[in-house]
Amino acid sequence: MTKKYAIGVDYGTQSGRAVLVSLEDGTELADHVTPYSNGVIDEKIPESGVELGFEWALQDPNDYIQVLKQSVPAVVRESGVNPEDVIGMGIDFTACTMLPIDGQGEPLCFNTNWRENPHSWVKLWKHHAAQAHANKLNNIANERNEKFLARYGGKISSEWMMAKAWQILDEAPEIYEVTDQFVEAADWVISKLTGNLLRNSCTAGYKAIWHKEEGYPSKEFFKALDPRLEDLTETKLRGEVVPLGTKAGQLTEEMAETLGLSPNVAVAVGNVDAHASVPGVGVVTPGKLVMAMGTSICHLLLGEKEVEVEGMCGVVEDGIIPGLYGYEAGQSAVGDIFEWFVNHSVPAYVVEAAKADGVGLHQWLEQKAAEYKPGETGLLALDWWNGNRSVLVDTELSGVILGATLQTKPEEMYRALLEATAFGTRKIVDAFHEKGLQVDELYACGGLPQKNKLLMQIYADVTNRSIKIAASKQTPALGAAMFGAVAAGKESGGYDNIIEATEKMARIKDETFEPIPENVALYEQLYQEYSKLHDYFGRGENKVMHRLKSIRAKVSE
Ligand SMILES: Nc1ncnc2c1ncn2[C@@H]1O[C@H](COP(=O)(O)OP(=O)(O)O)[C@@H](O)[C@H]1O
Ligand SMILES: O=C(CO)[C@H](O)[C@H](O)COP(=O)(O)O
Repeated sequence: MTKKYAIGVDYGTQSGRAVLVSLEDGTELADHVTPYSNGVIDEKIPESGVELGFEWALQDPNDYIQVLKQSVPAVVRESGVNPEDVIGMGIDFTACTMLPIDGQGEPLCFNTNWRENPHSWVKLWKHHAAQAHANKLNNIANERNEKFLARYGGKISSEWMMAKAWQILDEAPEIYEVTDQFVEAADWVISKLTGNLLRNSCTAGYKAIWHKEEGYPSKEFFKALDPRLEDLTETKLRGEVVPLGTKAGQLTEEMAETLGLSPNVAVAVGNVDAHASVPGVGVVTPGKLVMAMGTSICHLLLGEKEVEVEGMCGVVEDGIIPGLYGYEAGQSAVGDIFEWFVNHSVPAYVVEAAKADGVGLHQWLEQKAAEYKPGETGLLALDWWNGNRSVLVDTELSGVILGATLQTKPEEMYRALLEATAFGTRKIVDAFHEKGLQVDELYACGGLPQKNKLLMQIYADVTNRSIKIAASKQTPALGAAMFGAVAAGKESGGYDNIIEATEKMARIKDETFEPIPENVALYEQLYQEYSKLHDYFGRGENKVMHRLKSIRAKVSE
């Protein structure tokens, strides 16, 4: 049989990337990135310029289609493979990234009647303006002793489907009314590729409170939230929820022609970016925590039992790998914090020095920051620039840098921010480990491990665990392609299941980051201080960060 290939498309926060891989051994023959032309829409809606409120983050679904149109033909061209030998395709997406669609499956924001209404657009995962709705949902769920809360670390996030749908109902009932369905962007893109709208069990499980045996929460629960929501899951969230690796269909004739592929290409149902990375780095057993490190970090762990872990984003049976419980936790900003620092807090002399050295600002700051020992900066930071996803589940928390003096340098602050995110990860590792979910070693993928070695060493030192690094620069896309190979099935040259695909196609680098004992001891002391600060601002009665946010929201109304 001739060699067969699959394409994976990873939809990130700022861009979409396609990769074409060999099914024989996972070799990546070509990759291509398409930045979203409308990027993250957080100030004004394109064209009409309608202003967005505080904590809004939207996207344009047309950008997702452009990724397919540009990146897929590009990888086929660059790889030089015969398009007939591409047999499978899969995608992964940020989540919960959701949109309202009409009865024809078209996004409401494509309709001129609704385009000027911000609620008709895609709500990106990091849209946090539904916090009030999440808070109300959690209070009511607590009062009613809803069983599902335990599966989500005790709190449902404002980033997720129910809070976002409720915000639409409350703030734009006319949009809610004309919405035929609320769908994950992952499922919508698959419907555009295949003509079939199916809900994947990963996004439904982690982001829409769906459970394999129990389904969605009861109608009574939704009625208690708001009588108008009573039928939400039967109406606007209706539809079959199918397991990962399911074949959603084949490319429509029109899509096949646009992409330059055969209409026989099998397309897998959508997946979440971080979750697709787990098989992408070869992890199919418990004990190995996978960190998808980019603008944010998602932490994924497999377990043989279902346990309750403080602040985890969720536990879903078969949610990552069939036969195991998939656990997710996360930090809502990591690379984004470093970007904020580089964009807003670096003085002109640093910009000049980096230019003179011929390196980027991140590299310059990393090199300088690497000259310090743990604790030498005298600084300690809380990594909550975009709230705290785990373990506190509170988007209203904000950042802190403590210990600044007149001598403090930009590279010291940069280092303190790298360290703060590592401490945030340590909280998550400890939360899992203490509940009997072993975390023996770490695996890292995403943009950050490729970009910043100091960061990775700090993570190894702070967690006192070795870190293996993904060989692929596009691990989620590789994982998505692997699910594409499973959708294609063995008879077409693909695989029977994801474990088989992982054995053949996943790869990690030879290089690992090992904890340095001297640093581990120093960081242990700093972590104890971080924990005190974390609990002081994040738990209990001290709500200063909430008060600051609410004053800000009132003043800017
Ligand atoms: N050298 C660097 N060190 C640390 N962070 C970096 C560096 N270069 C870029 N970043 C950050 O990496 C993030 C992008 O990560 P990446 O994995 O490429 O994207 P995404 O999260 O969209 O998948 C941005 O937030 C950016 O600020
Ligand atoms: O919540 C998520 C997954 O469950 C988001 O998809 C994720 O946090 C965004 O990922 P990235 O940092 O790669 O853009």
